Amino acid sequence: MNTATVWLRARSITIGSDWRVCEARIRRSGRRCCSSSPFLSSMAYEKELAAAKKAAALAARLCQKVQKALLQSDVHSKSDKSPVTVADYGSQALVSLILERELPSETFSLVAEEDSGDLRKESGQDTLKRITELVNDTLTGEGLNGFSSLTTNDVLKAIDNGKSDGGSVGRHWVLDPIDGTKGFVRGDQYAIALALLHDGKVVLGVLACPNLPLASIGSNQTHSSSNEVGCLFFAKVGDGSYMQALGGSTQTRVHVCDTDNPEEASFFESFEAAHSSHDLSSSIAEKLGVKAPPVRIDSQAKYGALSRGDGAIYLRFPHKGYREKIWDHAAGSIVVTEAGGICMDAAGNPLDFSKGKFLDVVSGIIVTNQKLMPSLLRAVKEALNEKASSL
Ligand SMILES: Nc1ncnc2c1ncn2[C@@H]1O[C@H](COP(=O)(O)OS(=O)(=O)O)[C@@H](OP(=O)(O)O)[C@H]1O
Ligand SMILES: [Mg+2]
Ligand SMILES: [Mg+2]
Ligand SMILES: [Mg+2]
Repeated sequence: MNTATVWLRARSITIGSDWRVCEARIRRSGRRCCSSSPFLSSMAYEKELAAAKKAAALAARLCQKVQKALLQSDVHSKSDKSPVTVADYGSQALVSLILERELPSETFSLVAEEDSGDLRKESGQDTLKRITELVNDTLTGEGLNGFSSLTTNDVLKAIDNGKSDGGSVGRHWVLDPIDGTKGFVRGDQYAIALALLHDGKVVLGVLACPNLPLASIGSNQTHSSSNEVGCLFFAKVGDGSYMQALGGSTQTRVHVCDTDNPEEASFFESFEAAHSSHDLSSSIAEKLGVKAPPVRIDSQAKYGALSRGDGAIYLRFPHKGYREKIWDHAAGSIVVTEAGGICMDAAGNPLDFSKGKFLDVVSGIIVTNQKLMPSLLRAVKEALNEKASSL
């Protein structure tokens, strides 16, 4: 865990005239969408959740193996200059294979981050062989003998299953095979994030966080006294959010921190300053009256930690020009909303996962509990106005 060293000064909050608007927006948010969903039966999506947990846990096994022995030759650069490793590809192939096997009756649609383009080039052949070995070793290691030894072509096909565009009709799985690849390469936090969309709404989500301690990484709550790491968070619409140890079976229901006092609230943000403006979140936190320093960790592990009350707020403000993708928020958002939290864009709109692979948001994404959201929205508005007038 990385924390800034500077403590923020508390400051009084101006109560703006948009209080009622904020409350109305919260009522219109994803949480209300969930509770009025036609898919609310607690029996719904049970086999899908079981398959998703199995797939994410197996992918986590593969990633742990690679992170332990990460070789420079395992890390590559994509066309947008972001890193990708053999574990990103291997994790995507495994999840795709497991979902297809566990849910044979589904018309399979998967929207996933990686594609096989670079692996099909001459220069990608050694990497492809290494990925194929990793996938085969992980399946055999788990005694999953239903898969006879996969060929490089099988692996390419499994990766490219993830080429769906998603959308507002039908079922689409959404996968980030390693969210937080930079954290993964650094040896820090990362997550395997898998969600299911049904008619544009997130109906289930699983977050495997192999390096997240079972004990709280926040200031006051303890889930376990051990130093053990590896958490699996999962949620189904209308059914609450749960956490279990990766590889364990005892599940605990989790809830977001319910404080209404910003002075007791700590906030999460991206570890990478290039992914989210640390200056802006510091200004928002100061306006809100948050005293604790930011907790900076990679990936949707932030949503997992927030869902169990390790902190109370997540602020994400990408720099100009960046477009958010659905796989970076789908699983995390349902894990937090089913734990009692709210995810919105910086203008107070619910997140809309129905528009394809991009998640178009106004300015940024903010996540907190129901009590703090109105004042958080006011602080965000004030900070964004200040930033605009200083340009
Ligand atoms: N320029 C820029 N701006 C904003 N966001 C970006 C940017 N570049 C990448 N990404 C996405 O950030 C994902 C990593 O999540 P975080 O930002 O929460 O983690 S981190 O602390 O920055 O590592 C990361 O996810 P992965 O690619 O799956 O690792 C990206 O989807
Ligand atoms: Mg990601
Ligand atoms: Mg990724
Ligand atoms: Mg990436």
